[in-house]
Amino acid sequence: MKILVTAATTLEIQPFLQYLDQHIPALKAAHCQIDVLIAGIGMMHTAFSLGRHLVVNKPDIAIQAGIGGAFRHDWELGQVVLVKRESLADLGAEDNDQFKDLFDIGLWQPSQAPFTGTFLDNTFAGLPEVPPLPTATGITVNLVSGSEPTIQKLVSKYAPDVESMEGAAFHYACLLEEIPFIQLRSISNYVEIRDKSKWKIPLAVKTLNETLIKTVETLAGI
Ligand SMILES: O=C(O)c1cccc(C(=O)CC[C@H]2O[C@@H](n3cnc4c(=O)[nH]cnc43)[C@H](O)[C@@H]2O)c1
Repeated sequence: MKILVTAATTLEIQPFLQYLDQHIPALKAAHCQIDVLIAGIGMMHTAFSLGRHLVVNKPDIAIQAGIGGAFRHDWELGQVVLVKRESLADLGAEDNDQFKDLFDIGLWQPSQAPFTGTFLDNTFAGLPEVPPLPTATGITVNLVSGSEPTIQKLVSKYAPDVESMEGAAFHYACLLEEIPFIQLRSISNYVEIRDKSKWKIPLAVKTLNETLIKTVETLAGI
């Protein structure tokens, strides 16, 4: 089994990289090869890095592991979720105080490949959900949401659970290349007016990596 693990930054998967250093023999014995791709922050970096990688390396499964913001306050910081659905939530046009995405203004058509309607859904059946995780609807943005009017508009338009800067690009590339995929997001902060003192990045990285290691071990059968 060939697994691609991708993240925006090294920081997010540092504990996993240490785990890999120590467990290469066990993974090799289980005929499991792991490629790691640090793709960079944001959709542009993710799409380019992944596209370039996937031209020459076809994994059996790709995992994106990252931190993200939560709209849902009933999820605790450090909770890891499985993102099943993505939207690009700031690509479009402003019409006075309204945001219209590319479907709204007719530049994209619903269900054009690889969209399901207007969503980038994880349509691969039979993926392992180990350990069992809450599933989430994600939005991906270039501009991290940090004002009440923006948050209200996003909630009423997309009903998102979580926000990242890379998820949609990952879904897009994997869907087009027909590679089964898993997006793991660990909640580092709530989506609210920016207050970095409330963020729990070390906790989110810890729980993200615990889940990532368990997922890889399950896939490898070790
Ligand atoms: O300093 C800031 O204002 C700031 C805002 C968002 C993210 C950061 C980072 O240092 C991490 C970038 C990384 O984290 C993901 N992320 C985490 N929380 C959010 C969020 O609330 N909305 C969108 N993205 C988020 C993102 O995917 C980046 O890869 C600093």
